[in-house]
Amino acid sequence: MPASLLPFRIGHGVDVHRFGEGDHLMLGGVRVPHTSGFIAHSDGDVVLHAISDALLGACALGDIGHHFPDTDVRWKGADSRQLLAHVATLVDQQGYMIGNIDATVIAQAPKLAPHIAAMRQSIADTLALDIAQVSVKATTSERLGFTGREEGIATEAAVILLAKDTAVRD
Ligand SMILES: Nc1ccn([C@@H]2O[C@H](COP(=O)(O)O)[C@@H](O)[C@H]2O)c(=O)n1
Ligand SMILES: C[C@@]1(CO)OP(=O)(O)OP(=O)(O)OC[C@H]1O
Repeated sequence: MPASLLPFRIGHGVDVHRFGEGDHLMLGGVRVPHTSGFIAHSDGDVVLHAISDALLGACALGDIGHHFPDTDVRWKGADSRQLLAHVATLVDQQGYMIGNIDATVIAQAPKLAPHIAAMRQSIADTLALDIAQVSVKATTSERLGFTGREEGIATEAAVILLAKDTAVRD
């Protein structure tokens, strides 16, 4: 079957950012107070970067480093919601709509539970989805590894895309 006819496409993305100076983190488009910031070319939003990579991966369109090189001053300090929104237009141009997203943030700190609902809503708003299509979860790594040592945060994301011309509409 030609790729253009695939009824579903699955994508997976991973991103990591190291902590540096600062007093907040951008996670899922939400400002989360913290004792560190992220070292990054953009705002360092690992959640939105992992989701962007999952969407690009589902379409076999490369990764965000390819679309938004960290050598390009246009992305210096960029709001990652802007990058994610652009990725969504690429998905649309490929003939697909987003079915659902599931992201897991791996962070020893800060405590993310109070921010999860706002992250889901922010992602849904950026992608014009219903919040029920967007899952964000958090886990520690039980103090193991670089996340456990609080050197940074990682996120993994999975997405499924549905071909627009075969999607069931009500
Ligand atoms: N940064 C984090 C990490 C985890 N949580 C929540 O704590 C619960 C227990 O986490 P485990 O590492 O033991 O799986 C879990 O419900 C997480 O949602 C958090 O809020 N912030
Ligand atoms: C988002 C981009 C672009 O500003 O930079 P960073 O914020 O450093 O993020 P990363 O996930 O390392 O790679 C993608 C980049 O090119």
